[in-house]
Amino acid sequence: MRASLIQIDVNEDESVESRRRRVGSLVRGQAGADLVVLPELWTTGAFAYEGFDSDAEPLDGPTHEAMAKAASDAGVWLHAGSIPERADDGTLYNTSLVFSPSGDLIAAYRKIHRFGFDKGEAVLMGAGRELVTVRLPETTLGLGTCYDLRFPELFRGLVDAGAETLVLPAGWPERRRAHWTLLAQARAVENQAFVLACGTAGTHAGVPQAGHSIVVDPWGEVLAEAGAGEEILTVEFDPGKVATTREQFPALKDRVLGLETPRRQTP
Ligand SMILES: NC(=O)CCC(=O)C(=O)O
Repeated sequence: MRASLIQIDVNEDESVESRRRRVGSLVRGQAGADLVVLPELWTTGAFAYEGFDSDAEPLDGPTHEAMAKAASDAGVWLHAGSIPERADDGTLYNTSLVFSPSGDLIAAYRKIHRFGFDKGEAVLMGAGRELVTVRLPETTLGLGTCYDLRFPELFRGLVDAGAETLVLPAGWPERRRAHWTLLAQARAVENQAFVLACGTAGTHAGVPQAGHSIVVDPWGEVLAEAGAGEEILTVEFDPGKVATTREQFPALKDRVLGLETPRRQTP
């Protein structure tokens, strides 16, 4: 299976419309890949909070239109990263879109863990509640977005739902790049799954981005890693390695569920 992760430079010198056109061309250039992955909030910038409202769009908005066409022109499965979605009731969500090679929207995942603590995304956007998997001919994708990477229970839930390839669009900052690499490998090892994590390059809202998109196999080996700038990271991998790893080293079968909570010690 061939996957291309398009690590987009997201900066304020380029308008959202022109970036959308440019990214459409980049996706079209990936004809021949099985799966193309884009980063989180690449239209606006994951840290450009003031743009969340002004750039928000409905699920069937301009990014949907451009990416559906790009997926069908290229004939690829396209994880189109995420958009600031405005739902019918006005709530904003950080929503990832997955298109089939015929350009149909197959899945939408609303980011569950919002970043920012008491500001930014955490207050401007609503939280998703649903785990989302997508069956491709070669593998089953499990979807997460950026900050979700820090919450292992989400990915374990996806594995329980059949995920073999965990796909994570992100806008991860340079400042915490060490966490990005470490956590991507940890999620791969503990879930015996592929991790395809696609970040952004450049600087937006004053936040330098880490880049370093990464593909990790179920044994924790890094199959490919991007540099800091805009780059298309292409990797060939064998989805069958998930089943063989889980058979040969069946740690997932040794999970112990339903542990008792500790009783409070009385002095
Ligand atoms: N956009 C994000 O979710 C940023 C996450 C982040 O910076 C971190 O987890 O660290």
